[in-house]
Amino acid sequence: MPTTDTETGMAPDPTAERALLEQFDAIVERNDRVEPRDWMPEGYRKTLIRQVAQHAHSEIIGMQPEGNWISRAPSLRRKAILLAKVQDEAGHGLYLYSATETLGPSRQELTEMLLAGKQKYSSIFNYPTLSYADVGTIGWLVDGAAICNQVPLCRTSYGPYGRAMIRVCKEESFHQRQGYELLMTMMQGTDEQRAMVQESVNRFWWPALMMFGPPDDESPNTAQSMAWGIKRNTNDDLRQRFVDMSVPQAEALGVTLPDPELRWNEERGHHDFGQPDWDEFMQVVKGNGPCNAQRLAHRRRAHEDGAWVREAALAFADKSGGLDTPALVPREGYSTSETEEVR
Ligand SMILES: CC(C)(COP(=O)(O)OP(=O)(O)OC[C@H]1O[C@@H](n2cnc3c(N)ncnc32)[C@H](O)[C@@H]1OP(=O)(O)O)[C@@H](O)C(=O)NCCC(=O)NCCSC(=O)Cc1ccccc1
Repeated sequence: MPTTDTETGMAPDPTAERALLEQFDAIVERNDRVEPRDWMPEGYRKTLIRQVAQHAHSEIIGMQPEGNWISRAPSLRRKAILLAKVQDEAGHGLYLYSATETLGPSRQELTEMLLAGKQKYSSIFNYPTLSYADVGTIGWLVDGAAICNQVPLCRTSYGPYGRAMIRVCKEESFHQRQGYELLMTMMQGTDEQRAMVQESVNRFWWPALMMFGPPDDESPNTAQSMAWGIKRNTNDDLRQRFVDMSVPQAEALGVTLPDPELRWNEERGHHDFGQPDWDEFMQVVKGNGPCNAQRLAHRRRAHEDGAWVREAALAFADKSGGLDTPALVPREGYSTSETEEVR
C-alpha cells in the first residue's frame, strides 16, 4: 500500500497519489466508510470540515432559542423536558465537534472560526422564540426537518460523521415527538392556546423549509458532495420529503400550514408547495437575520465566561499527569453560563 502524505508529512509522488485516489474512489463507490486515517482528497476534507463544523455550531447555537424558555416553562414537567432537550443538543454539538476534530482542526479553532463569522450555523436559529408554543413548533418542525436531513446522513461516506448521526437521529426523533405532543396538548386547550400554536407555525414554517438549503440549481456544493457520498440527497428532494411528511401531521394537529400553493399533486405523488423567500434566506445566512448578532454575542460571552473553567481544567490535568485523561479535557459546551444566561 502506498505511504500516505498524512503519515510522512510529504506530498506523495504522482503515481502513489493516483493509487490513493483510486483507493478512496473505490471506498466511496462501495458505499463503505472513509476513516480519519485514510487518505482523502483535500477538497473532501475541506467540504466535510465545513459541513460538520456548521452542523456542530448549529447544535450549540440552537440551544439558545429554546433555552430562552427554560426559566418560564409553564410547569415543572415542561421545564424538566425542555432542560433535557436543550442538554441533548449540547451533546450533539460535542459529538460533532469531536467528529470535526478527526479531520484536523481543534475545538478551539472551530469555536474561533464560528465567533469570527468564518463558519456558519443553520439559518433557523436566527429567528426569535416569541411564545411558549415556539418550543413545540421547534420540536415538531425544526427537529422534524433536522431528522429528514440527518437520517440519510447516517449513511454518509465519512465514518465519524455517520456514526454520530445515528445517535443524534434517535434523540432528534424523540425531540420531534415531544414538540408534537406539546402542540397537541395546546390544541386541546383554550382558543387562545390554539391561536398561539397557529401563530407560531405561521412564523416557523418558511424558515423550516429554508433549513434544507438553497434550491438545487442554486446550490454550489450539492453535486460534488453527492459524488463523494457526503450528502445522499439533494436539498430539494429533502425539502419535498419534509413537506409530504408534515402535511398529514398538520391536519392531525388541526393547524393550517401558511402556504396557499400547498396541494396534493396526484400525478407526481407529492405535494406541490410555494417557495420560501430566498432573499430573506440569503440575508439571514449573511448575518442580517433578526437574531444573528444576539446569538453570536451570547455565544461569545459564554465562551469568554467559561475561560476560567478551561484554564482550571488544563492546570488540573497538567498536575494530574497530562491531558490524555478524557474527563479532564476542557469542554466549553458544558459551560454552565451557556444555559444560565439564556433567559
Ligand atoms: C443541506 C445543508 C445545510 C447545505 O448544503 P451544502 O451542500 O452544505 O450547501 P449548499 O451548496 O446547498 O448551500 C450554499 C451555501 O449556503 C449555506 N447554507 C445552506 N443552507 C443553509 C442554512 N439552512 N443555514 C445556513 N447556511 C446554509 C451553505 O453552508 C453554503 O455556504 P458555504 O459554502 O458553507 O459558505 C448541508 O450542509 C447539510 O446537510 N448539513 C448538515 C445538517 C445541518 O447542518 N443541520 C443543522 C440544523 S439541525 C439542528 O441543528 C438540530 C436542532 C434542532 C432544534 C434545536 C437545536 C438543534
